[in-house]
Amino acid sequence: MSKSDVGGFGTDIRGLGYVRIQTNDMERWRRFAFEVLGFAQGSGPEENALYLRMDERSARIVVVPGEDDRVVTIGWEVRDRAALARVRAAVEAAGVAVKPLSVEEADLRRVEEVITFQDPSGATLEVFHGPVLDHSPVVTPFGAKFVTGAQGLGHVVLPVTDIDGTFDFYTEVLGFLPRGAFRLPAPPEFGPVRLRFLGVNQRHHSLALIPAPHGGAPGLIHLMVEVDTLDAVGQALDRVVEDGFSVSSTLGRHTNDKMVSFYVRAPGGWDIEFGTDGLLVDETFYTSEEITADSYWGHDWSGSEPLAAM
Ligand SMILES: Cc1ccc(O)c(O)c1CC[C@@H]1C(=O)CC[C@]2(C)C(=O)CC[C@@H]12
Ligand SMILES: [Fe+2]
Repeated sequence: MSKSDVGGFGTDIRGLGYVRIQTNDMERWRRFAFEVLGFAQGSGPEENALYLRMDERSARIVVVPGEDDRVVTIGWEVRDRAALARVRAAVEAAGVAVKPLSVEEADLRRVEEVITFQDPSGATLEVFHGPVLDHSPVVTPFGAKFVTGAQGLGHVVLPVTDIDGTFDFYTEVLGFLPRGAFRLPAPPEFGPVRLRFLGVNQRHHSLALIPAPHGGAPGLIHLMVEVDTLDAVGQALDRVVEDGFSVSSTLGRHTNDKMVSFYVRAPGGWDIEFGTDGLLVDETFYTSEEITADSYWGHDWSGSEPLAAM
């Protein structure tokens, strides 16, 4: 265990720090982010980018224009420079090439220092320390407050072709903690097919891996963000329906992280999960369990359009 392991989580990664997304429909994304979901307008150096603000960071989600719709990079936060050096050494020792980004590139991301590499499924990861804060008030258009802080900005669910190799990389190299699984319905000849959850802080999962036939665009199944009240979730769902965005899953409560959430199709063929009331894991007493239903109630996926990743 590293000396910065104050929380006893056994990993240098502290949370999901930022996500960068590319879209070919910036106007629809602008409307989705600010008029429907209710993110605050953030700021940043790229003129054409959308900066979605959730807290005292200038942006947690950055949306940039591009040819197709996909996730560009997933940013994982560490405590400090020493922790970043340890992560770099571990990744290199695993035989994965690490590229330190320049001071200019770190500035663009509003962080002090950042490295990049690919996970075994080909997702581009960045690990950084020293995010620059924006102390101006966080003014969300409908008054929602996002739950971030020590839990990071939420969770990402990635489609992976080699789930065992990818899971081993996140747990053994990056130090993510297994936080249980969900066995997906599959024909017996496939053997057990499991969706796996991984955590790095008190949020039940910051990452989940879903076995998918192929990787590629958009490289993301869903991104979960959490607000502090059920009313904020319900009001967001009302706006989603009113504005004609596609509800992928109705409201429901998950059995593992106890989150009450709905899923909405983002421009680009993946989902935003919008939830509240997530469990705070106490790692002292936690053991990794397998759930046999995704939800206690709700979460009807029957109206979902096919995921681009599947
Ligand atoms: C089971 C579960 C617990 C907590 C979560 O945050 C969460 O996203 C999920 C996954 C929900 C859902 C599922 O269980 C079956 C396979 C699904 C439909 C997907 O392909 C994406 C979401 C998945
Ligand atoms: Fe989720």
